[in-house]
Amino acid sequence: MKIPFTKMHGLGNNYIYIDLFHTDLPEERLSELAVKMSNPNTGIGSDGMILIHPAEKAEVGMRIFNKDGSEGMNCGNGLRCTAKYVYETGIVNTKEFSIQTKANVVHAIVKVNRDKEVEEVTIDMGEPILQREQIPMLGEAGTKVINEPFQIADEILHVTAVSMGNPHVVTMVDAIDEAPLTTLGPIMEKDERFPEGVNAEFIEVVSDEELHFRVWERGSGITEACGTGACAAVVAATLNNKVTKGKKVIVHLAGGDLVIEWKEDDHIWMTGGAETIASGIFYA
Ligand SMILES: N[C@@H](CCC[C@H](N)C(=O)O)C(=O)O
Repeated sequence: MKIPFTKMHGLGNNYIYIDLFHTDLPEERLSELAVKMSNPNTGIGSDGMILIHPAEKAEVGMRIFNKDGSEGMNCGNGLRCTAKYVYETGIVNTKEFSIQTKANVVHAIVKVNRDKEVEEVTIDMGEPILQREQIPMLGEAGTKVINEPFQIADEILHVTAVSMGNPHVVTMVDAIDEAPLTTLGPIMEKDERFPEGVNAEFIEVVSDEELHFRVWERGSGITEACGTGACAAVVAATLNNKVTKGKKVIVHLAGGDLVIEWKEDDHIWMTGGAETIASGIFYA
């Protein structure tokens, strides 16, 4: 099987994008294809696979598969790259349009240069979900998880849990370079208190306008950036009174910066770059 692909990244969080407006893929092979394409030795090498497809509730649809073949519900960096792809290939011909994910329908705005290339994308990511059972996280239903003690290995962390359509658990640390990413990240991802697994983020609050951020992603491990994670981080910092709702926050990720604003109407806006790396044919 020959599959046309485009590899793109948002701040180093890189996926293989397949355009299902112009190609077909069998549903039963999607998970296996994500694993194959992501392998850097026998595939292309990536954090996973993203499908761009016609949708019922929006102009465009997007599905995300992690490196391990599991399907995620949402992907912030993937949304910005999808927006760039559909604008530059003419699938949409307006600078504002909607994208449907498995989690929700979001609104995208592209900033375009004189060569008609998308330079920056802003997404209205919708509202965060804070109810424990909707993260989902075990414990007393109807409560929120804000700065909650969380024993893991021999340590007690204080965690805040946020869903951006996908689950995130955010821990504040004093120094980002000392975040226990490789030691606790994989344990938190699979902790039984998160029945669907979780994306684990560590943040260092620099000021009420600036955070450092590192992530261990569910299904992919350490990545250079996570858009939904950056949104969750700003929500967590706000709930812990470290930043102010309605103010823009610069999130410094390993692969670059995102600007995140949790607006007074509860919607979270994310602005950042999206880049095309290569395109070609994958022989599956
Ligand atoms: N990198 C993404 C999130 C991808 C999905 C995630 N690993 C999950 O399983 O929930 C982003 O930019 O948001």
